[in-house]
Amino acid sequence: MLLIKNAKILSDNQQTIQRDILIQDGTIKEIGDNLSDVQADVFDAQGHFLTPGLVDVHVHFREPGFEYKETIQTGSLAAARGGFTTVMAMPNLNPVPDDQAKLAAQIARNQENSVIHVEQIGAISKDLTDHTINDIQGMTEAGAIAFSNDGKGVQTADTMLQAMTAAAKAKRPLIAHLEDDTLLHGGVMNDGEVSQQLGLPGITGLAESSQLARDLVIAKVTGVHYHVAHISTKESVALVRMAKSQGVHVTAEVSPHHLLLSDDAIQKDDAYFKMNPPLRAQEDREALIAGLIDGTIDMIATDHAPHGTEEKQKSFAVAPFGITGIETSFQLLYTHLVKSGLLSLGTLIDRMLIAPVKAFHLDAPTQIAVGQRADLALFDLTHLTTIAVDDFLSKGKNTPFIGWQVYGETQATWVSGQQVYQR
Ligand SMILES: NC(=O)N[C@@H](CC(=O)O)C(=O)O
Ligand SMILES: [Zn+2]
Ligand SMILES: [Zn+2]
Repeated sequence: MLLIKNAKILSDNQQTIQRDILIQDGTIKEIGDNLSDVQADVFDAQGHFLTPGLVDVHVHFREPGFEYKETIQTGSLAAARGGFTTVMAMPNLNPVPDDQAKLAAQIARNQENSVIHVEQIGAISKDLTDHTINDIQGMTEAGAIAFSNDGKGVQTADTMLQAMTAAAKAKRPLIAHLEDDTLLHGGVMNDGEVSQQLGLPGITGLAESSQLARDLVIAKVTGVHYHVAHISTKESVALVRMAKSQGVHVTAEVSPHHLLLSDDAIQKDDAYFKMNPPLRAQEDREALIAGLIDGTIDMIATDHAPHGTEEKQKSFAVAPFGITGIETSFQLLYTHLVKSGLLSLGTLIDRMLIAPVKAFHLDAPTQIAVGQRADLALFDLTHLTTIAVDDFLSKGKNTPFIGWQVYGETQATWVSGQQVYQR
Protein backbone atom coordinates (compact mmCIF):
# COMPACT_ATOMS: atom_id res chain seq x y z
CA MET A 1 0.00 0.00 0.00
CA LEU A 2 1.12 3.52 -0.78
CA LEU A 3 -0.08 6.75 0.80
CA ILE A 4 0.72 9.92 -1.12
CA LYS A 5 0.34 12.81 1.33
CA ASN A 6 -0.13 16.52 0.57
CA ALA A 7 -0.69 16.38 -3.19
CA LYS A 8 -2.38 19.17 -5.11
CA ILE A 9 -4.87 17.71 -7.58
CA LEU A 10 -7.20 19.31 -10.12
CA SER A 11 -10.75 19.55 -8.82
CA ASP A 12 -13.89 19.37 -10.97
CA ASN A 13 -13.98 23.13 -11.26
CA GLN A 14 -10.37 23.28 -12.43
CA GLN A 15 -8.95 24.58 -9.15
CA THR A 16 -6.13 22.74 -7.39
CA ILE A 17 -6.98 21.30 -3.99
CA GLN A 18 -4.71 19.52 -1.51
CA ARG A 19 -5.48 15.85 -0.85
CA ASP A 20 -3.99 12.58 0.41
CA ILE A 21 -4.29 9.56 -1.89
CA LEU A 22 -4.28 5.95 -0.66
CA ILE A 23 -3.33 3.30 -3.20
CA GLN A 24 -3.88 -0.42 -2.82
CA ASP A 25 -3.20 -3.18 -5.38
CA GLY A 26 -2.35 -0.59 -8.02
CA THR A 27 -5.66 1.23 -7.66
CA ILE A 28 -6.75 4.41 -5.90
CA LYS A 29 -8.64 3.30 -2.82
CA GLU A 30 -9.33 6.52 -0.97
CA ILE A 31 -8.95 10.27 -1.42
CA GLY A 32 -9.24 12.59 1.54
CA ASP A 33 -7.79 14.94 4.10
CA ASN A 34 -5.37 13.70 6.75
CA LEU A 35 -5.53 10.08 5.66
CA SER A 36 -3.38 7.67 7.61
CA ASP A 37 -2.67 3.99 7.28
CA VAL A 38 -0.12 2.20 9.42
CA GLN A 39 0.59 -0.41 6.76
CA ALA A 40 1.18 2.01 3.89
CA ASP A 41 4.48 3.44 2.69
CA VAL A 42 4.16 7.21 2.90
CA PHE A 43 5.30 9.52 0.10
CA ASP A 44 5.17 13.22 0.96
CA ALA A 45 4.21 15.14 -2.19
CA GLN A 46 5.04 18.43 -0.42
CA GLY A 47 2.19 20.31 -2.07
CA HIS A 48 3.31 19.51 -5.63
CA PHE A 49 0.88 18.94 -8.50
CA LEU A 50 -0.33 15.35 -8.92
CA THR A 51 -2.07 14.27 -12.12
CA PRO A 52 -2.87 10.99 -13.82
CA GLY A 53 0.22 10.10 -15.90
CA LEU A 54 0.47 11.94 -19.20
CA VAL A 55 -0.15 10.23 -22.55
CA ASP A 56 1.99 10.66 -25.66
CA VAL A 57 0.55 9.28 -28.90
CA HIS A 58 3.75 9.73 -30.92
CA VAL A 59 7.14 8.38 -29.81
CA HIS A 60 10.08 6.59 -31.44
CA PHE A 61 11.73 4.00 -29.17
CA ARG A 62 14.04 2.64 -31.94
CA GLU A 63 14.14 -1.01 -30.85
CA PRO A 64 14.67 -3.19 -32.77
CA GLY A 65 17.06 -1.86 -35.38
CA PHE A 66 18.46 1.37 -33.96
CA GLU A 67 19.35 0.59 -30.35
CA TYR A 68 22.26 3.04 -30.41
CA LYS A 69 19.63 5.84 -30.61
CA GLU A 70 17.23 4.45 -27.96
CA THR A 71 15.89 1.22 -26.56
CA ILE A 72 12.44 0.42 -25.24
CA GLN A 73 13.95 0.48 -21.77
CA THR A 74 15.72 3.86 -22.07
CA GLY A 75 12.78 5.38 -23.96
CA SER A 76 10.31 4.24 -21.34
CA LEU A 77 12.52 5.46 -18.48
CA ALA A 78 12.74 8.82 -20.27
CA ALA A 79 8.96 8.82 -20.65
CA ALA A 80 8.55 8.16 -16.93
CA ARG A 81 10.93 11.04 -16.21
CA GLY A 82 8.71 13.21 -18.39
CA GLY A 83 5.64 12.21 -16.35
CA PHE A 84 4.22 9.92 -19.08
CA THR A 85 2.69 6.56 -18.20
CA THR A 86 1.19 5.59 -21.58
CA VAL A 87 2.69 6.12 -25.03
CA MET A 88 2.03 4.99 -28.60
CA ALA A 89 5.18 3.83 -30.42
CA MET A 90 5.78 4.37 -34.14
CA PRO A 91 6.69 1.45 -36.41
CA ASN A 92 9.70 2.90 -38.29
CA LEU A 93 11.86 0.12 -36.88
CA ASN A 94 13.96 -2.64 -38.41
CA PRO A 95 12.24 -4.98 -39.00
CA VAL A 96 9.12 -2.85 -39.52
CA PRO A 97 6.11 -4.40 -37.72
CA ASP A 98 4.18 -4.92 -40.92
CA ASP A 99 2.42 -8.24 -40.42
CA GLN A 100 0.54 -10.01 -37.68
CA ALA A 101 3.51 -12.04 -36.35
CA LYS A 102 5.93 -9.10 -36.27
CA LEU A 103 3.34 -6.88 -34.65
CA ALA A 104 2.66 -9.48 -31.95
CA ALA A 105 6.40 -9.87 -31.37
CA GLN A 106 6.81 -6.11 -31.04
CA ILE A 107 4.00 -5.89 -28.48
CA ALA A 108 5.69 -8.65 -26.45
CA ARG A 109 9.03 -6.85 -26.73
CA ASN A 110 7.48 -3.57 -25.55
CA GLN A 111 5.82 -5.26 -22.61
CA GLU A 112 8.99 -7.03 -21.54
CA ASN A 113 11.27 -4.00 -21.64
CA SER A 114 9.13 -1.02 -20.71
CA VAL A 115 8.43 0.48 -17.29
CA ILE A 116 5.30 2.24 -18.62
CA HIS A 117 2.43 1.26 -20.95
CA VAL A 118 3.50 1.16 -24.59
CA GLU A 119 0.87 0.74 -27.31
CA GLN A 120 2.21 -0.28 -30.72
CA ILE A 121 1.29 1.34 -34.02
CA GLY A 122 1.41 -0.93 -37.09
CA ALA A 123 2.82 0.04 -40.48
CA ILE A 124 0.38 0.91 -43.28
CA SER A 125 2.42 -0.45 -46.16
CA LYS A 126 5.43 -2.72 -46.80
CA ASP A 127 8.70 -1.06 -45.67
CA LEU A 128 6.76 2.20 -45.19
CA THR A 129 7.41 2.86 -48.85
CA ASP A 130 5.90 0.77 -51.63
CA HIS A 131 2.27 0.44 -52.38
CA THR A 132 1.44 -2.96 -50.90
CA ILE A 133 -1.00 -2.37 -48.07
CA ASN A 134 -0.23 -4.54 -45.04
CA ASP A 135 -2.67 -6.88 -43.32
CA ILE A 136 -4.49 -4.19 -41.33
CA GLN A 137 -7.13 -6.61 -40.04
CA GLY A 138 -4.58 -9.20 -38.92
CA MET A 139 -2.44 -6.62 -37.14
CA THR A 140 -5.54 -5.19 -35.47
CA GLU A 141 -6.33 -8.65 -34.12
CA ALA A 142 -2.72 -8.87 -32.85
CA GLY A 143 -3.27 -5.63 -30.92
CA ALA A 144 -2.18 -2.71 -33.10
CA ILE A 145 -3.60 0.50 -31.63
CA ALA A 146 -3.47 2.42 -34.95
CA PHE A 147 -1.66 2.47 -38.30
CA SER A 148 0.95 4.85 -39.67
CA ASN A 149 3.92 5.09 -42.03
CA ASP A 150 5.42 7.82 -39.85
CA GLY A 151 8.74 9.00 -41.23
CA LYS A 152 7.33 8.77 -44.77
CA GLY A 153 4.34 10.32 -46.44
CA VAL A 154 1.83 8.10 -48.24
CA GLN A 155 2.54 9.22 -51.78
CA THR A 156 -0.48 8.24 -53.84
CA ALA A 157 -4.18 8.85 -53.37
CA ASP A 158 -4.81 5.25 -54.34
CA THR A 159 -2.61 3.91 -51.51
CA MET A 160 -4.29 6.26 -49.07
CA LEU A 161 -7.77 5.24 -50.20
CA GLN A 162 -6.93 1.55 -49.78
CA ALA A 163 -5.32 2.16 -46.38
CA MET A 164 -8.21 4.24 -45.07
CA THR A 165 -10.76 1.72 -46.32
CA ALA A 166 -8.94 -1.11 -44.52
CA ALA A 167 -8.43 0.92 -41.33
CA ALA A 168 -12.09 2.00 -41.27
CA LYS A 169 -13.14 -1.64 -41.62
CA ALA A 170 -10.81 -2.67 -38.76
CA LYS A 171 -12.08 0.30 -36.70
CA ARG A 172 -8.55 1.59 -36.17
CA PRO A 173 -7.27 5.16 -36.60
CA LEU A 174 -4.96 6.03 -39.46
CA ILE A 175 -2.16 8.42 -38.48
CA ALA A 176 -0.72 10.51 -41.29
CA HIS A 177 2.83 11.79 -41.58
CA LEU A 178 2.16 14.33 -44.32
CA GLU A 179 4.96 14.77 -46.81
CA ASP A 180 4.63 14.94 -50.59
CA ASP A 181 8.01 13.76 -51.91
CA THR A 182 7.56 15.60 -55.22
CA LEU A 183 7.62 18.94 -53.36
CA LEU A 184 10.71 18.25 -51.23
CA HIS A 185 13.58 19.03 -53.64
CA GLY A 186 16.12 17.92 -51.03
CA GLY A 187 14.90 20.46 -48.45
CA VAL A 188 16.17 20.27 -44.88
CA MET A 189 14.45 23.20 -43.14
CA ASN A 190 11.47 25.50 -43.65
CA ASP A 191 11.49 27.32 -46.95
CA GLY A 192 11.80 31.02 -46.17
CA GLU A 193 14.09 33.90 -45.34
CA VAL A 194 16.09 31.90 -42.79
CA SER A 195 16.79 29.01 -45.18
CA GLN A 196 17.93 31.56 -47.76
CA GLN A 197 20.23 33.31 -45.28
CA LEU A 198 21.77 30.02 -44.19
CA GLY A 199 21.98 28.74 -47.75
CA LEU A 200 20.09 25.56 -46.88
CA PRO A 201 17.45 24.02 -49.18
CA GLY A 202 13.90 24.73 -48.01
CA ILE A 203 10.80 22.55 -47.54
CA THR A 204 7.57 24.24 -48.56
CA GLY A 205 4.59 23.97 -46.24
CA LEU A 206 2.66 22.76 -49.28
CA ALA A 207 4.40 19.38 -48.92
CA GLU A 208 2.24 18.97 -45.80
CA SER A 209 -0.96 20.89 -46.52
CA SER A 210 -1.53 19.69 -50.09
CA GLN A 211 -1.37 16.07 -48.95
CA LEU A 212 -3.63 16.90 -46.01
CA ALA A 213 -6.26 18.39 -48.34
CA ARG A 214 -6.16 15.18 -50.40
CA ASP A 215 -6.46 12.99 -47.32
CA LEU A 216 -9.35 14.89 -45.76
CA VAL A 217 -11.62 14.33 -48.75
CA ILE A 218 -10.71 10.63 -48.81
CA ALA A 219 -11.21 10.40 -45.04
CA LYS A 220 -14.71 11.82 -45.40
CA VAL A 221 -15.69 9.21 -47.97
CA THR A 222 -14.23 6.26 -46.04
CA GLY A 223 -15.40 7.38 -42.59
CA VAL A 224 -12.03 6.43 -41.07
CA HIS A 225 -10.70 8.11 -37.92
CA TYR A 226 -7.94 10.14 -39.53
CA HIS A 227 -5.26 11.60 -37.25
CA VAL A 228 -2.78 14.25 -38.38
CA ALA A 229 0.70 13.75 -36.91
CA HIS A 230 2.87 16.76 -36.03
CA ILE A 231 0.81 19.46 -37.76
CA SER A 232 3.04 22.43 -38.60
CA THR A 233 1.49 25.05 -40.90
CA LYS A 234 -1.32 27.60 -40.69
CA GLU A 235 -2.83 26.19 -43.90
CA SER A 236 -3.04 22.75 -42.27
CA VAL A 237 -4.75 24.19 -39.18
CA ALA A 238 -7.33 25.90 -41.42
CA LEU A 239 -7.94 22.67 -43.34
CA VAL A 240 -8.50 20.63 -40.16
CA ARG A 241 -10.83 23.34 -38.84
CA MET A 242 -12.88 23.25 -42.03
CA ALA A 243 -12.96 19.44 -42.15
CA LYS A 244 -14.16 19.25 -38.55
CA SER A 245 -16.94 21.71 -39.32
CA GLN A 246 -18.00 19.38 -42.13
CA GLY A 247 -18.14 16.35 -39.89
CA VAL A 248 -14.97 14.58 -41.01
CA HIS A 249 -13.68 12.29 -38.24
CA VAL A 250 -10.32 14.02 -37.96
CA THR A 251 -8.04 14.69 -34.98
CA ALA A 252 -4.68 16.44 -34.91
CA GLU A 253 -1.60 16.60 -32.75
CA VAL A 254 1.07 19.30 -32.48
CA SER A 255 4.55 18.95 -31.04
CA PRO A 256 5.99 21.11 -28.25
CA HIS A 257 8.74 22.35 -30.58
CA HIS A 258 6.31 23.59 -33.22
CA LEU A 259 4.38 25.43 -30.50
CA LEU A 260 7.44 27.05 -28.93
CA LEU A 261 9.90 27.64 -31.78
CA SER A 262 9.87 29.04 -35.29
CA ASP A 263 12.54 28.94 -37.98
CA ASP A 264 14.00 32.30 -36.94
CA ALA A 265 15.38 30.49 -33.84
CA ILE A 266 17.84 28.78 -36.20
CA GLN A 267 20.76 31.17 -36.29
CA LYS A 268 23.47 28.86 -37.53
CA ASP A 269 24.00 25.40 -38.98
CA ASP A 270 22.87 23.46 -35.89
CA ALA A 271 21.14 20.15 -36.58
CA TYR A 272 19.64 20.05 -33.08
CA PHE A 273 17.02 22.27 -34.76
CA LYS A 274 16.48 19.81 -37.60
CA MET A 275 13.25 17.86 -37.57
CA ASN A 276 10.44 16.80 -39.81
CA PRO A 277 8.25 18.69 -40.38
CA PRO A 278 10.64 21.62 -39.94
CA LEU A 279 10.14 24.55 -37.60
CA ARG A 280 7.93 26.91 -39.59
CA ALA A 281 7.38 30.67 -39.66
CA GLN A 282 6.25 32.74 -36.70
CA GLU A 283 2.74 33.09 -38.20
CA ASP A 284 2.46 29.30 -38.45
CA ARG A 285 3.46 28.96 -34.80
CA GLU A 286 0.78 31.49 -33.83
CA ALA A 287 -1.84 29.56 -35.83
CA LEU A 288 -0.82 26.34 -34.06
CA ILE A 289 -1.25 27.94 -30.65
CA ALA A 290 -4.64 29.39 -31.68
CA GLY A 291 -5.66 25.95 -33.02
CA LEU A 292 -4.61 24.28 -29.78
CA ILE A 293 -6.59 26.78 -27.72
CA ASP A 294 -9.80 26.52 -29.78
CA GLY A 295 -9.61 22.71 -29.98
CA THR A 296 -8.98 22.45 -33.73
CA ILE A 297 -5.77 20.75 -32.66
CA ASP A 298 -6.88 18.10 -30.19
CA MET A 299 -3.66 17.15 -28.47
CA ILE A 300 0.05 17.57 -27.94
CA ALA A 301 2.42 14.73 -28.87
CA THR A 302 6.18 14.95 -28.50
CA ASP A 303 7.33 13.03 -31.62
CA HIS A 304 10.21 11.97 -29.35
CA ALA A 305 12.83 11.15 -32.01
CA PRO A 306 16.18 10.34 -30.40
CA HIS A 307 19.30 10.06 -32.54
CA GLY A 308 22.99 9.40 -31.89
CA THR A 309 25.02 12.40 -30.75
CA GLU A 310 27.59 11.92 -33.51
CA GLU A 311 25.06 11.87 -36.34
CA LYS A 312 23.22 14.91 -34.92
CA GLN A 313 26.45 16.89 -34.64
CA LYS A 314 26.85 16.74 -38.40
CA SER A 315 25.79 19.61 -40.66
CA PHE A 316 22.11 20.48 -41.08
CA ALA A 317 22.40 19.30 -44.67
CA VAL A 318 23.13 15.67 -43.74
CA ALA A 319 22.11 15.02 -40.10
CA PRO A 320 18.96 12.92 -39.55
CA PHE A 321 15.60 14.65 -38.93
CA GLY A 322 14.19 14.50 -35.39
CA ILE A 323 14.63 15.73 -31.82
CA THR A 324 14.28 14.08 -28.44
CA GLY A 325 11.37 15.48 -26.45
CA ILE A 326 9.57 13.29 -23.97
CA GLU A 327 11.56 14.41 -20.90
CA THR A 328 11.10 18.11 -21.45
CA SER A 329 7.61 18.55 -22.89
CA PHE A 330 5.49 19.11 -19.80
CA GLN A 331 7.87 21.57 -18.20
CA LEU A 332 8.37 23.54 -21.40
CA LEU A 333 4.65 23.76 -22.09
CA TYR A 334 3.72 24.50 -18.49
CA THR A 335 6.26 27.32 -18.43
CA HIS A 336 5.57 28.83 -21.83
CA LEU A 337 1.84 28.22 -22.26
CA VAL A 338 0.37 28.02 -18.75
CA LYS A 339 2.64 30.29 -16.68
CA SER A 340 2.55 32.81 -19.50
CA GLY A 341 -1.27 32.82 -19.36
CA LEU A 342 -2.13 31.36 -22.78
CA LEU A 343 -3.68 28.11 -21.47
CA SER A 344 -5.06 26.99 -18.12
CA LEU A 345 -3.39 24.06 -16.37
CA GLY A 346 -6.62 22.11 -16.91
CA THR A 347 -6.50 22.72 -20.66
CA LEU A 348 -2.85 21.63 -20.83
CA ILE A 349 -3.77 18.41 -19.01
CA ASP A 350 -6.64 17.94 -21.46
CA ARG A 351 -4.30 18.26 -24.44
CA MET A 352 -1.61 16.01 -22.91
CA LEU A 353 -3.84 13.36 -21.36
CA ILE A 354 -7.61 13.49 -21.66
CA ALA A 355 -7.93 14.24 -25.38
CA PRO A 356 -5.43 11.55 -26.47
CA VAL A 357 -7.09 8.92 -24.24
CA LYS A 358 -10.52 9.74 -25.66
CA ALA A 359 -9.42 10.00 -29.30
CA PHE A 360 -7.57 6.66 -29.31
CA HIS A 361 -9.82 4.88 -26.76
CA LEU A 362 -6.78 4.13 -24.62
CA ASP A 363 -6.90 2.14 -21.42
CA ALA A 364 -5.48 4.89 -19.19
CA PRO A 365 -6.93 6.89 -16.29
CA THR A 366 -7.93 10.50 -17.00
CA GLN A 367 -8.77 11.55 -13.46
CA ILE A 368 -7.66 10.98 -9.91
CA ALA A 369 -10.66 9.13 -8.53
CA VAL A 370 -11.38 6.11 -6.36
CA GLY A 371 -11.20 2.90 -8.39
CA GLN A 372 -8.87 4.35 -11.04
CA ARG A 373 -5.54 2.72 -11.87
CA ALA A 374 -2.78 4.56 -10.00
CA ASP A 375 -0.81 5.80 -13.02
CA LEU A 376 0.34 9.13 -11.62
CA ALA A 377 2.88 11.91 -12.14
CA LEU A 378 3.99 14.56 -9.66
CA PHE A 379 5.27 17.92 -10.94
CA ASP A 380 6.90 20.80 -9.05
CA LEU A 381 5.27 23.91 -10.50
CA THR A 382 7.05 26.39 -8.26
CA HIS A 383 10.81 25.96 -8.69
CA LEU A 384 12.79 27.06 -11.71
CA THR A 385 15.23 24.47 -13.12
CA THR A 386 17.48 24.35 -16.16
CA ILE A 387 17.15 21.71 -18.87
CA ALA A 388 20.46 19.85 -18.70
CA VAL A 389 21.52 17.09 -21.03
CA ASP A 390 23.31 15.20 -18.23
CA ASP A 391 19.93 14.63 -16.57
CA PHE A 392 18.45 12.85 -19.61
CA LEU A 393 17.53 9.20 -19.26
CA SER A 394 16.98 9.00 -23.02
CA LYS A 395 19.99 8.03 -25.12
CA GLY A 396 19.02 10.94 -27.36
CA LYS A 397 20.56 14.22 -26.25
CA ASN A 398 19.47 16.04 -29.40
CA THR A 399 17.19 18.92 -28.45
CA PRO A 400 17.34 22.67 -29.05
CA PHE A 401 15.87 23.24 -25.56
CA ILE A 402 19.10 22.49 -23.67
CA GLY A 403 19.73 25.34 -21.24
CA TRP A 404 16.12 26.59 -21.18
CA GLN A 405 14.80 27.59 -17.76
CA VAL A 406 11.57 25.88 -16.82
CA TYR A 407 9.05 25.27 -14.07
CA GLY A 408 7.31 21.91 -13.75
CA GLU A 409 10.14 19.47 -13.02
CA THR A 410 8.89 15.90 -12.55
CA GLN A 411 9.31 14.72 -8.96
CA ALA A 412 7.95 11.18 -9.23
CA THR A 413 5.97 8.90 -11.54
CA TRP A 414 3.98 5.77 -10.69
CA VAL A 415 2.49 3.02 -12.86
CA SER A 416 -0.18 0.97 -11.11
CA GLY A 417 1.09 2.37 -7.82
CA GLN A 418 4.68 1.23 -8.50
CA GLN A 419 7.18 4.07 -8.58
CA VAL A 420 8.95 4.14 -11.95
CA TYR A 421 10.70 7.50 -11.58
CA GLN A 422 12.07 9.42 -8.61
CA ARG A 423 13.78 12.75 -9.07
N1 LIG B 1 10.18 13.70 -36.77
C1 LIG B 1 11.35 13.46 -37.25
O1 LIG B 1 12.05 14.39 -37.67
N2 LIG B 1 11.86 12.20 -37.33
C2 LIG B 1 11.19 10.99 -36.99
C3 LIG B 1 10.26 10.55 -38.05
C4 LIG B 1 8.98 11.34 -38.11
O2 LIG B 1 8.34 11.58 -37.07
O3 LIG B 1 8.55 11.71 -39.19
C5 LIG B 1 12.23 9.93 -36.71
O4 LIG B 1 11.89 8.74 -36.71
O5 LIG B 1 13.39 10.28 -36.46
ZN1 LIG C 1 6.49 11.99 -38.91
ZN1 LIG D 1 7.50 10.67 -35.61
